[in-house]
Amino acid sequence: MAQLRIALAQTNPAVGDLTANAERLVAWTRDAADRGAHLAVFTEMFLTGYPVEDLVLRTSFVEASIRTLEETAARLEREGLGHLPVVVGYVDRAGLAPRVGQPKGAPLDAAALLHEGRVVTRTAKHHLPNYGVFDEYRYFVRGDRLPIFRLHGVDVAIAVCEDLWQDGGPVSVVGQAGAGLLVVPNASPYEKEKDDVRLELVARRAREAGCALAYANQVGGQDELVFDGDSIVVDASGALVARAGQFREELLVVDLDLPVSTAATGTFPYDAGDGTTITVDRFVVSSEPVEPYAPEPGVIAERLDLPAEVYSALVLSVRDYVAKNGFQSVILGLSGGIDSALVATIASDAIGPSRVHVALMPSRYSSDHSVSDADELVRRQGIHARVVPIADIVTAYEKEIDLSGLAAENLQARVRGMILMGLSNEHGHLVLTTGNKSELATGYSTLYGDSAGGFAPIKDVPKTMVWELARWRNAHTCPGFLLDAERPIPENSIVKEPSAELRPGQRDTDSLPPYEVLDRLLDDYVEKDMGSRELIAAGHDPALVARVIRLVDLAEYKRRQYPPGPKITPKNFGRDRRLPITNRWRESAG
Ligand SMILES: Nc1ncnc2c1ncn2[C@@H]1O[C@H](COP(=O)(O)OP(=O)(O)OC[C@H]2O[C@@H]([n+]3cccc(C(=O)O)c3)[C@H](O)[C@@H]2O)[C@@H](O)[C@H]1O
Ligand SMILES: Nc1ncnc2c1ncn2[C@@H]1O[C@H](COP(=O)(O)OP(=O)(O)OP(=O)(O)O)[C@@H](O)[C@H]1O
Ligand SMILES: NC(=O)CC[C@H](N)C(=O)O
Repeated sequence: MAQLRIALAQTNPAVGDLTANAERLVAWTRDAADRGAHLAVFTEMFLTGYPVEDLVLRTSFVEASIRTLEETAARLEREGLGHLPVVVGYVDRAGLAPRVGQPKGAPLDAAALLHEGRVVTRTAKHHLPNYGVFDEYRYFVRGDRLPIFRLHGVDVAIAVCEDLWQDGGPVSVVGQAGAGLLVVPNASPYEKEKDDVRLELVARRAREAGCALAYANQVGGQDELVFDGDSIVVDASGALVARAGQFREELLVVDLDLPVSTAATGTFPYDAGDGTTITVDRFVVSSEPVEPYAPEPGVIAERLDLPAEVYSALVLSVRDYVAKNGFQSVILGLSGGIDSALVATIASDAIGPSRVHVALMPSRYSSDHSVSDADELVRRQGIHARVVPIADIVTAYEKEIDLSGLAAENLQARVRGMILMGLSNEHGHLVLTTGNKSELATGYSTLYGDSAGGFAPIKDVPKTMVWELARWRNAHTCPGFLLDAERPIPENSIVKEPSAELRPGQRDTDSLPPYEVLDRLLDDYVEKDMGSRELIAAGHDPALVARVIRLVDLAEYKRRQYPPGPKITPKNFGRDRRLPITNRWRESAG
């Protein structure tokens, strides 16, 4: 057996900022070298950020990625770090026949080994995910090579992210070819409880490959995705050796005892077990095992429980959206209700209360408690507040244009939206939109009113979970949250009955079923895609099924115009669920 110290760089790249990502790679490699690592592993497409979407269709972007890779290899050598092999993800292109619109070879979701100033080898993801939020058939062609390099006597193989999630392909070839360690750069987005799925998957694949497995995952927010980190190292039996924290950057350094290999080097084709062939390139970086040293025990970070995990995802997502898009501050309408209270608290935790602005915009129908509950939140959190009464503005509209019923009610929400956008234009705040997933599902929001804004932090959070998160946050905090306040959300905002307050005495339950009932039904219809017969068979009330399905189907146009926000469930409104707006299919008629 031989010892090997590996460092997994669980870091937060910025999509499109290749220079900054390369800079970060050098800094983290220096850290890994200082900690005595023999190999540093970065995440999938780390140099470009992930996902880059249609940027990958531009030749200029692909060329910049390849150039950055090569320059980074040279720079590591210049800075005295060339001795430490680095595995990193980037975008390359295939030397294949060109595809239409891609004159210089189709893009590859690639990973390379850098050592002594050179790009020693390049490989690419074999299995391309093309479901849920992923569209990789649109962007990439599959890789068909598996590098296995001998490092201090140990054979180390490289596969990329989805290659772990599918049977056959690189993992089965690693099993046949007999490597001592499989390293896997990943960009695996968060959804609730996915960490349990990953651990089970990584352990199973290690057993199948018959070797230890080191899984390095990206961390950080990128539009509607948030990456939770959760990098994992298991031994050949699948037993957990080390695990990084969630939602934070971390260099996970692990000492492993791995089998020494004497296999012949060279290029060999293998049956990938999925109807394809993968060519293995076996070569030697160094064959001498390292001098024996005292290993450090593997660190296994404590897991967050469900509300802590979801809340942390929302905080990181808001923090990164604000920072990566160059905002200094945010603004939202604070109504005294629970949705805006939770969004304000997430924002305070993400960027600090001194950068959070709220507008209290009472109308003629606002209850006394809506203002006092909003005031109380402002006092507890120390955020910036201003009061902009809207009654006179609404009256001025009504003088000029005759609106009644719903049209008049919606005017209030629209006036508020206009005020927020005006304050955003004037002061450069990002407008946070406060709708939750239950409202988005049923279309319970006013277009160009409370649905106006730039980023929607809780759009994937069902209303029942909104209350759960508020209660959780009043009782807990986490390292890294920037709000230091006892019970930041007024209890009254949590316990009072939800109301849009667009007309006297209005309650959400006038138009919607109780949220406990609604959310269970929405979960089955939206997330599980059950049809109406299945929903009724699952015990949902037939009349309610018909009514809610109709609401959901008719609100597609509203969701398409809703701002982006973080995905935390297996199926978000956004990339995960794409339905036609113009659509005559009705479940009940089916
Ligand atoms: N297929 C389609 N494609 C494109 N646009 C379409 C469309 N169908 C209607 N539209 C447009 O949408 C308009 C109707 O939508 P919209 O103006 O939003 O109005 P609407 O959906 O009729 O009313 C808003 C609903 O949201 C509730 N609300 C409002 C504010 C806050 C809250 C809360 O508690 O969170 C709830 C309110 O009580 C009401 O039930 C139509 O007048 C039409 O212009
Ligand atoms: N009086 C108000 N002052 C400021 N903003 C308001 C006011 N009323 C509504 N809003 C804004 O419009 C959004 C929609 O709120 P509304 O009260 O209609 O329903 P809600 O979905 O129950 O939200 P909340 O729980 O935040 O009240 C609020 O989250 C808030 O951002
Ligand atoms: N980037 C990828 O290939 C990610 C796909 C994978 N199934 C995941 O969610 O982790």
